[in-house]
Amino acid sequence: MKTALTIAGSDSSGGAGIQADIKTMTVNGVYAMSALTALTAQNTTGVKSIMEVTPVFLGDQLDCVFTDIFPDAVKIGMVSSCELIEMIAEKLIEYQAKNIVVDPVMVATSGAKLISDDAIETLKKRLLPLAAVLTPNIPEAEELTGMKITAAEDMVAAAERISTGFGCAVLLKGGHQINDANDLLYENGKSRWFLGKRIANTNTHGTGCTLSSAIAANLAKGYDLENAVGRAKDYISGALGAMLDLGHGSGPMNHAFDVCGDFGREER
Ligand SMILES: Nc1ncnc2c1ncn2[C@@H]1O[C@H](COP(=O)(O)OP(=O)(O)OP(=O)(O)O)[C@@H](O)[C@H]1O
Ligand SMILES: Cc1ncc(CO)c(N)n1
Repeated sequence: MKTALTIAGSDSSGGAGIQADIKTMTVNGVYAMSALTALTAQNTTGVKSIMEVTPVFLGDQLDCVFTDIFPDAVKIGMVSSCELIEMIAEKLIEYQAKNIVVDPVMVATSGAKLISDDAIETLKKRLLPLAAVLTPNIPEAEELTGMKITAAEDMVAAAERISTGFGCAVLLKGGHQINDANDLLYENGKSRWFLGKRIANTNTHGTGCTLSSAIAANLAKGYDLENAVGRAKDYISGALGAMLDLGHGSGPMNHAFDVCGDFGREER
């Protein structure tokens, strides 16, 4: 069985963070492992508090995973401090991790800030150059480029700037503002749109975590990046389209394979 590791924060409400990642990886047919960067007390209405793990403890978790069940892909989500980012970069280099998907998580769907300002600089310097693909949403891409993104052409220009600047492929997610739910993949100087129909569902808690974990699961299974993204896009459309409605705010998606599609069928 193929394996994947998520390096991310815990979401007590189960819709985002490592909980979303593990559900997504499992339903997509890979064995999921986790290294926690932080615990968050949050629900569908917001984040109440955050408790970071120490860099040493994060390093221990990564040692335990990499020296035993080596992951075929790694997804990185919420990492809030410079020290934690430095530790991740050091370990990924030491163990020569492959198929690294970086979701540069900065702000939760509810509006809470999940990374410190100085950590954004460390993320750019240390983690982005290790990524096979980076999956920013529009506000995150604006932060990474200093550009204002208000149209599809801006998305192409921003993705190109990030890709050439950091030497990785970029999937720029349009889910937030611009057009339908169209995402742009920029890889080796070429761009390709993945078109998605906007689903009238306000329960989008954890969409970014889910998409990046599905991409990681597909890379672990050996799909090339275009196919990994295409399948992940189908997965998130199914999970959102299942129209689960839980909680008092922006609720989570439904990962049950009988309703969102059986993406791990071949592996069972
Ligand atoms: N209403 C929607 N209908 C269809 N697809 C959507 C919708 N909202 C988001 N998506 C898709 O979900 C994926 C995640 O995109 P999004 O821009 O929401 O990520 P994000 O902002 O990083 O998520 P998060 O809110 O978890 O941080 C993308 O493929 C996007 O196109
Ligand atoms: C732990 C965690 N990671 C990521 C996000 C972004 O959706 C969130 N809300 N919580």
